[in-house]
Amino acid sequence: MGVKPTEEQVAARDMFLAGGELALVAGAGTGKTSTLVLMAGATRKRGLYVAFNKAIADEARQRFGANVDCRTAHSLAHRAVGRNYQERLSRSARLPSREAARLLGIHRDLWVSSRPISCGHQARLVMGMIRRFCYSTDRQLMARHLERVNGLDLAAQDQVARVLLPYACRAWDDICSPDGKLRFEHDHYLKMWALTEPTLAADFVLLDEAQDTNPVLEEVFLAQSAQRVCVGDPAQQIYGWRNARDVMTGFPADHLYLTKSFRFGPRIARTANRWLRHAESALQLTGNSATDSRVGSAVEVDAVLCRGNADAMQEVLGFLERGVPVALTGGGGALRNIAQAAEALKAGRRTTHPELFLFTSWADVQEYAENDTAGQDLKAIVTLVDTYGPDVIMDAVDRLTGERAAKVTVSTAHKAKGREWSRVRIGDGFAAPSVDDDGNPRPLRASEARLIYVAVTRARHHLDPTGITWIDDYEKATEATGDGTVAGRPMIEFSLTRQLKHPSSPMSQFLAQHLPNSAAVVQDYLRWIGDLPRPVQPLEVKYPDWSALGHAIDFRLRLSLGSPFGEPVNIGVGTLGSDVPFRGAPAPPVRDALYRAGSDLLSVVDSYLNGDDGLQGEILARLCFVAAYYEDIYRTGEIRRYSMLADATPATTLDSLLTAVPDYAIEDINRQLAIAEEPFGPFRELPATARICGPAFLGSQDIGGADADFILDGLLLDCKAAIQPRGLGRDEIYQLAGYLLLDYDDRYGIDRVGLYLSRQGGLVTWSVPDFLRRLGATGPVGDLRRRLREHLHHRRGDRRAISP
Ligand SMILES: Nc1ncnc2c1ncn2[C@@H]1O[C@H](COP(=O)(O)OP(=O)(O)OP(=O)(O)O)[C@@H](O)[C@H]1O
Repeated sequence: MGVKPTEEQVAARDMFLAGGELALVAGAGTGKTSTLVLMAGATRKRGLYVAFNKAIADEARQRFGANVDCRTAHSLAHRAVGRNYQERLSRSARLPSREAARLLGIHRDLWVSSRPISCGHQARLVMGMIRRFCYSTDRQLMARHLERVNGLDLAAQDQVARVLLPYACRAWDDICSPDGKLRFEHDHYLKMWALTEPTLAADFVLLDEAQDTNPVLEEVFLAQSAQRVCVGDPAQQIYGWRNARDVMTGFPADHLYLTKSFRFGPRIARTANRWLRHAESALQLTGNSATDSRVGSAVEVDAVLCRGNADAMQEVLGFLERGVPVALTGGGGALRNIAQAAEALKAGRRTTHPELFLFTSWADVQEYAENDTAGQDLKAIVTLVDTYGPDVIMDAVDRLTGERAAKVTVSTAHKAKGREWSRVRIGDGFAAPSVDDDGNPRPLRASEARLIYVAVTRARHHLDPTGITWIDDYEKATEATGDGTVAGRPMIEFSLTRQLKHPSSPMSQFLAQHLPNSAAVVQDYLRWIGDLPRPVQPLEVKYPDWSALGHAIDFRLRLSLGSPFGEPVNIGVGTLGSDVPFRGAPAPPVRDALYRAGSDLLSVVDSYLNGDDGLQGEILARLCFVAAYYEDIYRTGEIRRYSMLADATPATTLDSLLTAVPDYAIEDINRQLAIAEEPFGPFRELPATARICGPAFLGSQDIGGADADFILDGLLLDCKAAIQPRGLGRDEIYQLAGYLLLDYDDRYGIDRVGLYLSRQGGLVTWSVPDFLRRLGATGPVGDLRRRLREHLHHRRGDRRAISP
């Protein structure tokens, strides 16, 4: 390193030399590669640097010493596995999809919702399933690997997925065979390599851009016994692309920070920091005082960064009108394809565009986009075409200039990642959050703030923030509600889990202050779940109702312990029997029918628990699944669009609801119950008084409720039906801590706390003293309970004092 390393860079090197694993959080422009070179240059051990792409690996090779092998994940996989397929790779010209269909044995159009999917398109969807499988850590192909098919409702997509799954399995067999015939891609051997659970030949492994890691690589990296270092910037995670995942945040090791940016001066750093705060990042950057940087409107810029294609097109048209040579990052090919497809549909012709092939007219696309909740990409396409028209778009694309010759480059923020320009303007497409019924701004989403953080940190000397000046008003408005309310509602009235989503809520503040070390427990938990078996999960359904399944298994476990469903279900049923208005409330006759069905449900469960009725496992699973939708009314205050109760009629009965429970749900609940047999067996032996389901705490009434799952002989247990238990963390740990402390009067004698992972059959527990010690508790449990009670009473008093 030619320059003097900063203290943070030296600290990273020293920790590395001491043999520690670490997550190096490196803000934009903070000299990430220089730091890795500094670390690796201080040892003679053999290292492996895993780069994001080939260009970065090639450049790194010039900078690292001879002890470090610089590779991409694909090149590692190629050396190990891919070269056996070299012959297939090199002759892997695009295989026409009709030919792929023939090889797969797809001979007939598939009709769904009165639309035909041709053999060629079916083959394309099958190869798409393979692609999604290859970007996952799944061990087998499943229905949900089918990508979204625009133009079909959820049930129809499910049907397509079911039909195509066997073909996808056949396709994967072909791909894995050395003399297979289907197109062979680089991601295929990457997946095959990962399935061999490889050991990387190195004493230490440096994983770059770890905030955006392919899940396949993540799994390989995490399984290594070599010293592991991951580096990147979680605040720059903006791609859900290829299921990319953030390895850094939950990485069980010390986290060190690089905060001095060499790219820009203090003014741009200040703007970046503002967005980092909204992105919920703890990172704050210091600018380089040697670099002059300005923030303010600029007459001329080198780049304009936009939110999406539609506002990028508006910028391009503006420059063309003024005769300024303009480039678009990534070129105009994708826009041209959209415009051509739209033109065809408008003229009543079909198109082969992968997002639009099922539609027969442009009006059809517009209607689908309008009524569809998940199709954000499709909405963006419709806005673009409807705003400018296909002709204008194609004409603009024809008049684009290459980046070298252009005077200005227009880019989406996504495509600007990893790049920098001297003068950057932020375009108008980044809209301020909308306001709610009371005129309060809805919260700015952290993912949106991350995108804007990436955009503003592309500027070296001059940042023109014209498109995002609304942040001033937003901050003023949210400061005004910084008195402990969200959208006019005091946060103290939120339930425990909802409070934990807001760092400034009374529960979050108390826990952060008195049990500051949640990361230590999370790390302990992550270490522990490393050896769990793969999750039980529905394989043949594209859109399982995860929320209902999660609650249903909780209910099923309660029944197995001899307990009823609990208050929230009763309240859900009671709400239907009342006149209280709520969102999605059905017409009175339907409401009556649902109320009767719900009351019957509760009576059936009561007689079962009294031993009057010996119900079979299948019926019990159905009852639990239906109960989950009644409980959902209590949790959300509405009947949601996808609730099975939303389809009710005046003729609905408990029997008709039970019959409508899908087979996959019964199977899933029963499989989870089967793996709970061993861990839950001992709990069933406990005397009834030691088995408490759905306990209510004295402190629950000081907030808007806190519904724990179980207390079993002093063990407070929360049941989680997560597929990816790595996704659990601080909130779940604080949830346990919250329940523990809300038991003000020690009514339940809680002496252990834990999580039960129902899809893996895993039970992780801590004794209360150990749990509190790891959390860095500021006092013994009795003391904390007393202080929490005072804190909540004080906050309630504050509310009363300011309420009229
Ligand atoms: N301690 C330092 N003092 C002065 N300049 C430094 C220091 N560390 C790094 N730099 C400079 O910062 C610039 C970026 O460094 P580097 O190439 O290591 O970053 P990178 O890996 O491209 O990623 P990023 O810039 O996003 O952190 C380079 O010009 C480098 O010389």
